Amino acid sequence: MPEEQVDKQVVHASHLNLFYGNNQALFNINLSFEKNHVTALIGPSGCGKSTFLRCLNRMNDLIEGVKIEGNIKIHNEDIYHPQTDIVQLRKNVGMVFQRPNPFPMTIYDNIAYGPRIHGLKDHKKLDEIVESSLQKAALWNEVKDRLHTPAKGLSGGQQQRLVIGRVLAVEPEIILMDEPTSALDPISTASVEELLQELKKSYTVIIVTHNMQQAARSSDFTAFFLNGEVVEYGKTSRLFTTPKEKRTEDYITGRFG
Ligand SMILES: Nc1ncnc2c1ncn2[C@@H]1O[C@H](COP(=O)(O)OP(=O)(O)OP(=O)(O)O)[C@@H](O)[C@H]1O
Repeated sequence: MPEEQVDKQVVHASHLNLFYGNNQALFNINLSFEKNHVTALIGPSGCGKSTFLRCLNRMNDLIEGVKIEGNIKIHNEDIYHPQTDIVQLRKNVGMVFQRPNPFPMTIYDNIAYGPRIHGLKDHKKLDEIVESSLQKAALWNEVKDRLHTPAKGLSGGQQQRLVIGRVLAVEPEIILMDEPTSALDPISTASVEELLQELKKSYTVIIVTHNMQQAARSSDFTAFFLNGEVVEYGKTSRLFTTPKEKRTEDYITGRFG
């Protein structure tokens, strides 16, 4: 077994190329992601990290002119197969964005939104889901007395944990995070990083970050992207201490990017 492979891999990208019209943004990406671990995607601006992340739940389908070659499998199922149920895929592969984006409704309704969309009407069940999702997102104690107040009244850090709770409410298996703390202050950032360590016990987490300390602190594996390619992938502890590639070393020591 290769050094880097320690557990069950749930997501496999093979020979993935992506084009925006005539511009190729991803070049032959081959990456697999370990269940119940955090993997960080790092690299300079514009190198394709977000584009790649969006491939994993087919968010790029929404962008006109995108062409994808190669394949992505989750549990051996090709997610680009014509018969893939995209609603189901996005339920299984949740996404958290850079700016917290709670819906303009109450805290309770933000969490209940997904389960309701999927047909759940039972009030008692919804109450349970709201509580357990907010517990898992480490927000319950802060909001349990004001569940029926607007979500927009929460601080930025609380809003981001609310959004994470909203993702958890539909019971995903994989959580994608695109720079989830870049709009947050250091204390809120620390609480989201702490939460990552809890989340990975139950979920597979893939996070794009510009913050090298965050990748080093919070992830088990790291993939270094440059100009649409993966230059190096490996255990975070190894990649940050003894990178195999000169370009990785230059990036993590701040020589470029
Ligand atoms: N919707 C789009 N249409 C056309 N080109 C795009 C689109 N989104 C991204 N690109 C291009 O694809 C390349 C990769 O961009 P991407 O946003 O994936 O990089 P990134 O590494 O996530 O950057 P950042 O760290 O700044 O978010 C860039 O050249 C970008 O201009």
